[in-house]
Amino acid sequence: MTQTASSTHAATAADRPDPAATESILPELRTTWWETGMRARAKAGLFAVFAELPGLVRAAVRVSWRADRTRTFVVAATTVGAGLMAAFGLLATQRVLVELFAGGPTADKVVAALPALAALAAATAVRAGMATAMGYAQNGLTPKVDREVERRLFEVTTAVRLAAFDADAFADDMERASRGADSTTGLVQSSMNLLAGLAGLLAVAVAVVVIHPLLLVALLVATLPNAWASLRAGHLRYQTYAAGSVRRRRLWLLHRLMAERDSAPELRSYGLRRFLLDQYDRVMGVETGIQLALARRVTTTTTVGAMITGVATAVVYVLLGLLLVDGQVPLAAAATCVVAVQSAQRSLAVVTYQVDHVYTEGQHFRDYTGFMTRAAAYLPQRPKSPGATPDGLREIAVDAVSLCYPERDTAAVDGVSLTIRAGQTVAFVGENGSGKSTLAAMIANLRTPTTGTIRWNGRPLVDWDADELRTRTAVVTQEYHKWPFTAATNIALGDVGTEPRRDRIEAAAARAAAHDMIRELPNGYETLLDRTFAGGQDLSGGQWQRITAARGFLRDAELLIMDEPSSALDPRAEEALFQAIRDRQGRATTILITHRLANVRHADRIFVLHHGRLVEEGGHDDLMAAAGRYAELFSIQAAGYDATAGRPVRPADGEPGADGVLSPA
Ligand SMILES: Nc1ncnc2c1ncn2[C@@H]1O[C@H](COP(=O)(O)OP(=O)(O)OP(=O)(O)O)[C@@H](O)[C@H]1O
Repeated sequence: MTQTASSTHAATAADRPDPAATESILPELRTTWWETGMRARAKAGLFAVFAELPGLVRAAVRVSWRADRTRTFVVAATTVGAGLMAAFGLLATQRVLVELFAGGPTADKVVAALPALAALAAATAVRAGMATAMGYAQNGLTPKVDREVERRLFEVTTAVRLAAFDADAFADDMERASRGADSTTGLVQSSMNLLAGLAGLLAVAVAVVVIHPLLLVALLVATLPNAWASLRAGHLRYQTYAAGSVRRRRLWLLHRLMAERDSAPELRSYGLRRFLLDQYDRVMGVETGIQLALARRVTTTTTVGAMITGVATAVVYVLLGLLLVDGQVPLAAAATCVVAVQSAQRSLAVVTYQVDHVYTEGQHFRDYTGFMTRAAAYLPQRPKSPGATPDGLREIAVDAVSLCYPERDTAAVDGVSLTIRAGQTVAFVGENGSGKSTLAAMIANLRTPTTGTIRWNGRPLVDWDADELRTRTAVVTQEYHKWPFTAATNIALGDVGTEPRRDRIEAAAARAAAHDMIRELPNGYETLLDRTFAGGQDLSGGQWQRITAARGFLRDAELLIMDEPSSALDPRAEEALFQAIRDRQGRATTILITHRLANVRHADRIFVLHHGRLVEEGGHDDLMAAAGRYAELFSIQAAGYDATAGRPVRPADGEPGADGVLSPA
């Protein structure tokens, strides 16, 4: 009862946080000048944007053509054919009316109208047949085109360098590109419908001109305001959409945070329900406001268009009446003209609707093509000559390497030079944020240094074949991903290039102390590690870390980089893992990043980073004797294992190191 009361309470307006406070939490949700649209429209005017459309339509048709030539041709031919048949039908209708309004006996008039009636029936039948063929071809074409564009998008998103994900608004662009990918078929189809509509419109225009040229002007006056209003409304809608990317992603995140399993425990333990609902209300408040403003502007625009059209249509009919009274137009022609005006308005409504579609879908498709162009700049550079196949690792040389992340004032890694020889186990040590993972990512060829060079056997990494380098390197990252596959597949992902043999998978699991744990799962190695599927299981943090380490061991790579592989392991698993790492010593090369300094004592060389700079290097004993930063960190940690230990070493004070006394081993 109390709980119900409190949950009801949670939703009351009185509880909502001060908007200004929320604004400070989510400044990106403020309605910015971009969203008010004024400058945005100035930047991308309606007509300027139209200039791009032919190019976009061509690009979309090319995609469709690549996906399925036959179907693309059938859709194009039947759409335009159906449009022509509609125009032909209209001309036949006129002919029928002319015959029926002519003088003479009714029977003769009907007989005279029969050929035109037959033509009308044939045009209608052919049009219906074409529409059926078009629908059939279209149904087969849509999934093929969707697949073509979406696959290309994923080919790019999975290939771009990691730096792309740090680039400004890259994720927003990607979100809009996914929507844009869905627009390809829409763009192709509406472009063809537009062609068909234009054919119909042309037929009406010809029919009207034949009656009286002045009527064509009147017809344009009666139809253009609506066309303008419709295009303008489409433009407004697209701009609102384009400006709402951050908000949509934020909403999507909130949906996930409030509904998904991963966030459920923390949401409850910190009582985040109200906080998140408030965030949701805040985002939706902004969204609703923007949609209402849009609806107001769209309604105003279309109403003005409709009013002008109404007045202009009345003027056309008055003009027609005057011509009729004046004897300049016979009655049959006047009747045909009324039909033609109505047909023209219908045709123009179709054309306008299709232009609006082409425009809107074109804008979305432009997001897709724009993103693909932007992302292409982040694709790994192809070496001028084909990369050489690296020979067995002898030495990695890091030479004056720095990396500065975008929007950061200081370098994450700053002028680091070091050498790692084959067979060595080296450790990168330092406080949080000192640049260890960044340096390791550059050595693993996952990130490119801003300045400086990393060499594999004396040759810069860029000169080697990147795929070959990757197969010789295994990386266990600190922020590992829980892949939603079986335990066996989770380990096999460490070497997707080869047959996932069970004995190799089990051997790798054993080295990471994961074998027994996996065997105890309900389906052993075939247990699906995703609780969101029926029969799926989840693991503890330490159990996941064992699986991740097993993935790294699977290939027994020449170079293994392990970034914080034991942060969640129990002492026994940790010891087993480090034993497996020690087993590589002298045989293969390992870079180890860990804050558990007891585990780096055996390293051949320890590199100490501080604020991105390499401040110390050497073996454990040398570094302890030097009583520098490493000795300080080691002693602080060791003190926790020995209650009798003295205060930690403080090199600044010039106090001696505590090695030996405080050893946690
Ligand atoms: N993608 C990124 N974009 C911007 N800055 C980043 C990014 N990744 C890391 N940084 C910054 O670079 C610096 C070095 O980070 P790095 O992850 O290399 O440190 P670390 O020594 O591995 O830290 P830890 O011990 O906490 O794992 C930090 O100041 C961090 O905030």
